[in-house]
This record gives sequence, structure tokens and C-alpha cells, in this order.
Amino acid sequence: MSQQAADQSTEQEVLTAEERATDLLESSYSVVVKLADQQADASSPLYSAKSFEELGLHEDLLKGIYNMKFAKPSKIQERALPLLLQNPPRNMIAQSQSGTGKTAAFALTILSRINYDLHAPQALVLSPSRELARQTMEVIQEMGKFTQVTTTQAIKDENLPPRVNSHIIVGTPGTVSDLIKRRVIDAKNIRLYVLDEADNMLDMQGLGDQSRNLKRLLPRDCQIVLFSATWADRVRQFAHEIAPHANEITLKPEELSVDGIKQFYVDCRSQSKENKNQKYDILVGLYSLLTVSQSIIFVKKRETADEIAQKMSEKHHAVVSLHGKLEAAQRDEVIDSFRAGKSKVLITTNVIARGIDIANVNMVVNYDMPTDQYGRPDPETYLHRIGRTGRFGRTGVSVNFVHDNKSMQVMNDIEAHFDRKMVALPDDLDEAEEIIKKAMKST
Ligand SMILES: Nc1ncnc2c1ncn2[C@@H]1O[C@H](COP(=O)(O)OP(=O)(O)OP(=O)(O)O)[C@@H](O)[C@H]1O
Repeated sequence: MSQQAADQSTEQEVLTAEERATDLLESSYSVVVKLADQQADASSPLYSAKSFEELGLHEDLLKGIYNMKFAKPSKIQERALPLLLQNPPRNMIAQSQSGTGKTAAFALTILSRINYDLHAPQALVLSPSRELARQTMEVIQEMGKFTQVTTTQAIKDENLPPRVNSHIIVGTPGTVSDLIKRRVIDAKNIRLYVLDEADNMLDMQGLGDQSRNLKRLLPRDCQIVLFSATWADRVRQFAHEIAPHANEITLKPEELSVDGIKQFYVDCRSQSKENKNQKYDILVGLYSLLTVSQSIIFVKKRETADEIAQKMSEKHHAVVSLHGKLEAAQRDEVIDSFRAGKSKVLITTNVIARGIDIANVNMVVNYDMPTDQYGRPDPETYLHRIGRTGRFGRTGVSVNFVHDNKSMQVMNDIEAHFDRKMVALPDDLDEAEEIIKKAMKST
């Protein structure tokens, strides 16, 4: 796209600020109506035949759920909870689409199983990132608000007492292993071991060793609970090893895509060849869309995240970047300010591709297509990235940037893997913007 169009789009963002703020954002009323319709549709992952009362949850937990404005269970909650709460406890390997309520499924299991009179660690939840561990902790505390539950966050730089007596520990594998080995956490009463984003937690390229070694420190009869939206074949056997004789809830690849996420791509190859900053100029050209509500831009490398954030900030675009090289306190500040809506655009790497739940994110950009460490297409990471939008019945948009034949091939492979069409956006930025705006509003 030409420089002139990029400048023009900057002018546009001034002219349509009011327009953007009103007509594109779904009103809260329309979101609630749409959700009720979806929860009444038996084919929706948000549907359930039962009410929360019929799931046999303690009234203190029902109070917590209703206080969080949860009207009915989602499909994964309705199917997983009865199996997770049966006695004697059985292990679980569960799968459900992104944004369909897996956190509440394991949180309610934990809050139902702990002995509140025993002031000792009884449940351990591991997350692959600091950000997700902090988010999950907040969900558990909110859900257990009307109980006497006590919790401890086991992540880097947390000030912990010499001995932790909380009922529930939520943390990241390295920190938790260290605390158990140093006997700050006594594992002898732990009866629930939950791995969220479990495929990533068990993957040899991921945190596989730590998660599996940690299990050896726990009581043998501990109930193992594994949740994720994706379960690549190579990881499934690790799941069965760590969680023998488990109940299983699985989906086929073609069931994994969330209908509410409209998937597009921009073919940067077809733009004028002399401008080597095509991708960046198109990203800036889309800026007014990125700030309709909030958006997350995924890149491959930390340096790219910092570089784009720097360049866009120089143009007075409110953009923040987050990646693993930042100090813990900086990471917390960036994600908390983004979650509070103080910044509209977050540029990040795969460090928060999974689990992060921010309702106002209505657009995800794959500035770099996700590939594994060998450069091969990474459909699981793709699904988790775009799953940061279109959550629990909301509408979301994802836009892939294709800049050469390799990235086009990666995208085609991922499209075939999920059997879900990705729609080409026109080269003309104004037309592309209209199409995306329409998709953001579609039900
Ligand atoms: N029964 C429910 N009714 C209404 N909202 C719900 C319900 N269950 C969960 N939610 C909300 O839906 C959103 C998504 O839930 P959650 O983050 O648990 O999804 P997830 O399945 O873990 O997604 P991911 O695979 O991306 O981690 C959250 O904001 C949560 O508060």
C-alpha cells in the first residue's frame, strides 16, 4: 500500500473516532441476547441441558457463579463436572473450544473437593504463563468468594511465607517445583493436580519434563485433570501416561474452530513491490480497526514486538508490547493496563497465545504466521492465538498477514488442518476495513 494511503488512514482515524466508539461496538444488551440464544442452541458449545443447580454444586459456589453473571453451564462444564466430581475420583483429559469455559469447569471441581477445615495445600493448578496463572487465580478467588477458600499464587517474585497453608496453589511449573522441593509447599495433602493448556504443559518442546517430574512429588492417588482446546496427536500419549484410566472429552479438528471468529488474510505479496515495509504499512493502515475496541497482534520474535511497538508509538499510536524478556513486574503492568483498557493494542509473542481472557479484544492479527521450532505450520498455536477473541459467544475477527510463498503455504496448511476457510481481504485498505467492520458486527 502506498505511503499516501497510510497517511490518509491516519487522517481517517481522527474523523471516525466517535463513529468507531458507537456503531461498531456491540451493545452489552445485544451480547446478552445473543448469548442466551446460543445457550439455547443444542449445537452450540455454550449449550447445556442442565442448570448449575442440577450439577449438584454447593450453594456457596452457586452464589459465586451467579455473582459472576453466569446464567447456565456451557457444554464442557455440563459434561465435565459430573465426571470430575464422581467418587472415587477419576482422572480427566478434556478438550473444548477456546473461550467456552474450561477454567470454571476445573475451578468448580477444586472448590467442590477441598476440605475447607484442613489448612494445607490440597489442589495444584499449573499454567504455562505468568499472565494466565494470575488470571486463573482471580477466577478461582471470584468463584470461591462465598466460601472460606484460601489461595496462594506460586509465580516468580511472589513474597511467600516460609510455609504455605492455603487450600489452592496456582502457579507456573518451575516456581511450584522449586517451592515443593524447598518444602515451602507440603504436597502430602494434594488431591487434585490440574494442568491448564495441558498439551503445552506436557509437550516435550514445552514444559513437559517439569510437569511430569512435578507429578512424582505428589501423592499417588492424586486426581489428574488435563484441559486444553487443542490436543496434537504427539502429545496425547503423554496425557495418557500422566493421567491413566482417565475419562476423556474430545473434539474432532473440524469441530475446533469457533464460529464467532471470522478469519481473514491480507496478501502483502500483491502490494507494490518496492516498499519492503509492506506488512508494517498495512498494519498501520489498519490501526483505526485495531482500536475499534482492543486488539492483540502476534509476532514471532520479541525484537519484532518491541520494534513495531516503538515505531507505532512514535506515530502516537497507543501500543504496548509484552514478551518473556520483560521483568515480572513489567509484564504484570503491561497486561493489567491492557486488561483495564488503558491501552488498545497489545503486540506480543506466543507467551500469551493461550488462555488470556479479555472480553473487549475483538481483533487478533497474526502479523507472523505461527510455526514450530522447525519452521513447520503450528495449527495449535494458530487456534489459541485467534481464540483470544470471539470468546463465550462474542464476535471476533482474525487477520493473517501473508508476505511470501512460505507464509502463504503455512496458512494454507492450517486452513486445511481445521477445514475452515480464511477469506482474502482486498488490496484496497478502505474496502478491507469495511469488510472487517461488517464482520465485527455480524451475529
Ligand atoms: N457458564 C458461563 N456463563 C457465562 N460466561 C461464562 C461461563 N463460563 C465461562 N464464562 C466466561 O467465558 C469466558 C471464557 O471462559 P474461559 O476463559 O474459562 O475459557 P476457556 O475455555 O478456558 O478458553 P481458552 O481455551 O482460551 O483458555 C470467561 O470470561 C468466563 O468468565
